Amino acid sequence: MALRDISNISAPNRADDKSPPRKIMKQTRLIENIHRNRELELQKVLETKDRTQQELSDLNSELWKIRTDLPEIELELEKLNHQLSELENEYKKKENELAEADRRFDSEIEALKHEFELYRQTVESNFNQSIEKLSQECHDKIESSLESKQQTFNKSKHMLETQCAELEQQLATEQQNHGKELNRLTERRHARLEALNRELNREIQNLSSDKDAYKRAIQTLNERITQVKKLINERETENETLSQQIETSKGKASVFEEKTSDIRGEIQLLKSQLAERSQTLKEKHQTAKEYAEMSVGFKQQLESEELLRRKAHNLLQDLKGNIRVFCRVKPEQPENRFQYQVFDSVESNDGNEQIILTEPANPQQHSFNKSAPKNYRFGFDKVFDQDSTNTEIFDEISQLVQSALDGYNVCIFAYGQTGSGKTYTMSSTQDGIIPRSVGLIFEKCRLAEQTGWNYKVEGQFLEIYNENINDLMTESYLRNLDSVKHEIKHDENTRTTTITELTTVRLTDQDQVAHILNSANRNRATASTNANNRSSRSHSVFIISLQGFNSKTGDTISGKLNLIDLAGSERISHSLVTGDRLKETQSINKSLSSLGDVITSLCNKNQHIPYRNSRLTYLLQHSLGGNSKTLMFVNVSSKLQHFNETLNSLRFATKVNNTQLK
Ligand SMILES: Nc1ncnc2c1ncn2[C@@H]1O[C@H](COP(=O)(O)OP(=O)(O)OP(=O)(O)O)[C@@H](O)[C@H]1O
Repeated sequence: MALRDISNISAPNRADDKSPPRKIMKQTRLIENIHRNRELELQKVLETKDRTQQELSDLNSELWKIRTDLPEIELELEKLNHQLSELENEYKKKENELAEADRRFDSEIEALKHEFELYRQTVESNFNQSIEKLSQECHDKIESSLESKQQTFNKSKHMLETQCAELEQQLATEQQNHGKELNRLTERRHARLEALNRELNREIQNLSSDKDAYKRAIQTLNERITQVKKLINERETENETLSQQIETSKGKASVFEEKTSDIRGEIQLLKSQLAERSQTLKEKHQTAKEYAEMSVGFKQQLESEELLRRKAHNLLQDLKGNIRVFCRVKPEQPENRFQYQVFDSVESNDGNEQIILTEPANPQQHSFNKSAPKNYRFGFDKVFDQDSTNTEIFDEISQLVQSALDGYNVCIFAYGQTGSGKTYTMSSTQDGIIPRSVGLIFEKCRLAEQTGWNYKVEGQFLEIYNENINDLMTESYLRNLDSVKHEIKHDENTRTTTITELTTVRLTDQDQVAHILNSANRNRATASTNANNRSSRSHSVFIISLQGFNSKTGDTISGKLNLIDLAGSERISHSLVTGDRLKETQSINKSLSSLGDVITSLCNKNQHIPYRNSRLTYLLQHSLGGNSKTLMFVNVSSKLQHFNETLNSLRFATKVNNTQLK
């Protein structure tokens, strides 16, 4: 009934009646610009600071790594030095050994050469001597033998010749006398000559056998010489092998030397690297120091900027109005759509954005009776046409999330008939207002840590059905449904609200929230029946409590972000429903009209604000009014058959909008 009352208040058609004075609008834009610039600057400062801190931490970690590596490198270097000195010692030892071996070898070679030379000389001289002696002896022997034989022969010959001559004389003399004797003598002489010849031949034969013996002796000597030469050759081969060994040792020594010089080079390189690193380290130390000093300056600047930002942000929100209304049109098929137009604030020329609905023609009306189609104009802080996305929506409301972090209570409502896109706007698990708000809160919390702020972020999720509260976060939702009584308790001193036996969960990330939303959806779908769809016929409230503490200044902050998906606002004729469905319809109407009344009373600054008229307004008592911020989304459908419901929704929203402008 009450909803109907509110809806019946017609929207003023003149934009000027509801526009704020131009001066304020101008100031608002100016402050908005300043605020935007400030935020950009702050963002830049924060980014620079982040970068600086990142670099600082990188440098620190590098420094730490180098520091931790340094003893290891030094140890390694020491080890290498030790190894090097060992190698050097070994090398020296080897060198000494080698030199010693060389010396030994040289002296051995010398001794051998000397020995050999002596031996060779001795052998040679012995040999020469013996050869000479033998030759001499032989020669002498032969000579003397030949001489004596010759003498003997000559003597004999002479004697024989004399005898022969004598005999020949005798013969000649006695030839005549002794013919026979002559022949005998001649024969004797021949025989004697033959005997002498034989003897001579024997003698010659003996001499030649002597000569053979000498020849054999000479051959033996030659063989001995060959053996000695062979020995000399062997010694020389040995000498060569030894020389080769010396060469190999020298080669090894040079390889060893090369290796040593390589190691030395490596050590030199390591030393220069170490020096370079130490230099870089020093420079990085210096840079880190400079960054740290800069960081302190940045921090101080940041803190004062943060204070300024908060003031500017709140001033901007106040100027924008503590109660704002945004309209969102759900996309529909063109053939099934009524006509409407959207104008932005520049086109509408009154600072507001407008939506103009054209009444569809009544097919039953006679053509001669037809009047011009009627237009309905509504102005809101923002109108999102059907092609708008959840991201665009969130960009517009993200500043309210910042207000909650700054310690203000914020309510964001989604109002509209069933199926008009409230849940899509509020709870789409990826980009709905609820998950995106949580994401942004965590992002902002991380940034606020730079200025010493630490936030505790907690969440509660409840449903108000038939004026009963149900816990949407408990696993016993279905068991407890409409049976467990949750009491709302207010502490007027601290202006805080608690709900008894309601699950409170510490929020950690966007995924967790998506999980909470999905499981609540499943539970509500299970609890639904044909006659009653829980999610359409009840309000859901996602409460995010933010408790901030600044460890530097000791300041505390307490803010609340209430995200409310209202029950479908469509009118159901009381005459068409009975029993539970009637009760349900009545309680929805009551709570929605109470919400309208509370907002109206707050804007009219009435003495009495009728919070107690519904559980929803009672629950949100401390989040509506005062310096709280309220944003209402009116979700509408452009379907032909929903024209009247859309008109009603826009009228209700206009009432809220107009009230706050007063
Ligand atoms: N802007 C949009 N773009 C695309 N699809 C949309 C949009 N708004 C709503 N929808 C779709 O329309 C259907 C109904 O939307 P939704 O459930 O959000 O409506 P509702 O107002 O929350 O309804 P209820 O009161 O039953 O909860 C859903 O399938 C949703 O995905």
